[in-house]
Amino acid sequence: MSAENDASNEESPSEKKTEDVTNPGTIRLIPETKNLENIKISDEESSFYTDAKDYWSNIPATLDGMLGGFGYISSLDLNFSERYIRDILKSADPPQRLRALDCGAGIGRISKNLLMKHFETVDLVEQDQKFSEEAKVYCSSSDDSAKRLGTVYNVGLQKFTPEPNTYDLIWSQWVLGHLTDEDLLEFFKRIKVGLKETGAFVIKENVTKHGTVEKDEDDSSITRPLKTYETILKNAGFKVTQIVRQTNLPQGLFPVYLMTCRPKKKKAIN
Ligand SMILES: C[S@@+](CC[C@H](N)C(=O)[O-])C[C@H]1O[C@@H](n2cnc3c(N)ncnc32)[C@H](O)[C@@H]1O
Repeated sequence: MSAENDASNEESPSEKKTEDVTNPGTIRLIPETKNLENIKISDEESSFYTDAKDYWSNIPATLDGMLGGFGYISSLDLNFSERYIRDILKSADPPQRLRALDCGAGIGRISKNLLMKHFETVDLVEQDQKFSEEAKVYCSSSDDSAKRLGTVYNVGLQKFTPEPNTYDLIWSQWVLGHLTDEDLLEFFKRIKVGLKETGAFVIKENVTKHGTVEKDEDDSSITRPLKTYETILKNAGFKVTQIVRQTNLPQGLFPVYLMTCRPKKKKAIN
């Protein structure tokens, strides 16, 4: 979770104010927004990935750590997602409730408090080892969630390949800014293969307001415009069936959007 760099405040483009996410009470200046629209870093050991790994290795395995100092918004986030997921499960073409996957799962905040309420088994993918270990503990802290905990994959999403035709729902939140556009496209294609035919892929991400990509040098991530996600999802063969903005978050944060994607159905051959 990051504070936004809100260009609508009419500040000098080279000195936009944003809340310091490590200390939400202060304001820091960040360098001019870089347009990274064409960022292409195909080497997974490039500094874009290693810097992010280093950043997260120094973050505590707590709710506050997961949310960049905004731990207090966890329940607002989860309540909104709860309503969203219920709508998907009530839709005309609902996923089954057997197996879900939580991508960039951190300590399992979403797995335990959202996905495990609806799915029999939940697998997690998380790159940081200490978060992966804490996720196993956190998700086993009640009898009900303990029996729903599946496999915790301790690997980066850029290297993760789900088993084909496995998941009813795949949830990815506040992590995709850690993948380059190129790796994101390949990741989406693999996710599509990992979904069952009636499965749904939900992404929940910060987006920029003004059509540009913004880089956060602290955690080595990028924030993309909504349109970029739509384009990459379509190129990966997904149909975006719903896009909703989360409305109940405090001001000063990036806009947060949820998107539901379904695999495009193959045309029947006569
Ligand atoms: C902002 S936290 C969000 C965690 C969780 N999705 C939540 O909302 O509570 C970002 C998480 O993404 C993980 N992460 C960063 N880069 C990753 C990558 N390339 N692959 C998988 N996970 C990654 C971090 O270790 C961290 O746990």
